[in-house]
Amino acid sequence: MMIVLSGTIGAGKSSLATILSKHLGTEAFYEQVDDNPVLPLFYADPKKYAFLLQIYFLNKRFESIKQAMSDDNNVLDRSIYEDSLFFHMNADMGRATPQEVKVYDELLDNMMQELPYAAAKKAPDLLVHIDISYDTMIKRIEKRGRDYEQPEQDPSLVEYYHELLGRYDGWYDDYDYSPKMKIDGDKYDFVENPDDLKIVLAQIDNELASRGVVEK
Ligand SMILES: Nc1ncnc2c1ncn2[C@@H]1O[C@H](COP(=O)(O)OP(=O)(O)OP(=O)(O)O)[C@@H](O)[C@H]1O
Ligand SMILES: Nc1nc(=O)c2ncn([C@H]3C[C@H](O)[C@@H](CO)O3)c2[nH]1
Repeated sequence: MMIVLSGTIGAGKSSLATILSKHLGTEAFYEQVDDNPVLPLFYADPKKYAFLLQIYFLNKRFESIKQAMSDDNNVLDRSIYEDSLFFHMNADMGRATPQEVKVYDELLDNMMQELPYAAAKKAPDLLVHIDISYDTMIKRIEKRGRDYEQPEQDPSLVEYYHELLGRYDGWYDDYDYSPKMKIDGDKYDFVENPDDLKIVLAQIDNELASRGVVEK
């Protein structure tokens, strides 16, 4: 069983990946952020580093998908499909050239075809999308406190985050690689409220059961 979490910056993917993997007795695979050397460079100069950052994420994401595939049951804290959403948005903002987009799209396509499970199973068993509002997103980004993500330091991030959230709505609606479900990340504080956590875990359990997904 492979469960993949999705959602905008600060939605709670890493937090839920930890909780869910414990609940299901599986392993969690995390997006590397604090030891990502390109991320601070990107936030300081997006135009210069958007393409490099994207290649960095693609490489790391691919590595963790391959690792996750070697285990039968696991939870991934972001999907490879969202990287593409980020990159196309940045390209539309003039931070990557059409040539870079073409190279990235073709490389992604090529790499997906090389996944060891490509022939049998190309997608996760379930995508769990954590939906949050702009206000919640900003609160969480502030709570976590990564300097380069703070709109106080860089006011242009306000527009960047609004655009990202808007694109996520359409992205989720169009996503059809696997079964999917939404968690209301504004309503349920699954990090600090045990009652909310119970509700969220029950929602995921029900979805897995109704889809007949069982641990292998
Ligand atoms: N449902 C929640 N209720 C309260 N706090 C939360 C919730 N989800 C996440 N948080 C807090 O918000 C911050 C961001 O959460 P987390 O790192 O899990 O998000 P993420 O989606 O993995 O972010 P990113 O995409 O940037 O890696 C953390 O400080 C976390 O404790
Ligand atoms: N440009 C860009 N492309 C990606 O594919 C991508 N994936 C994640 N991120 C940024 C968002 C958070 O700051 C931080 C943690 O999610 O990394 C990305 N940024």
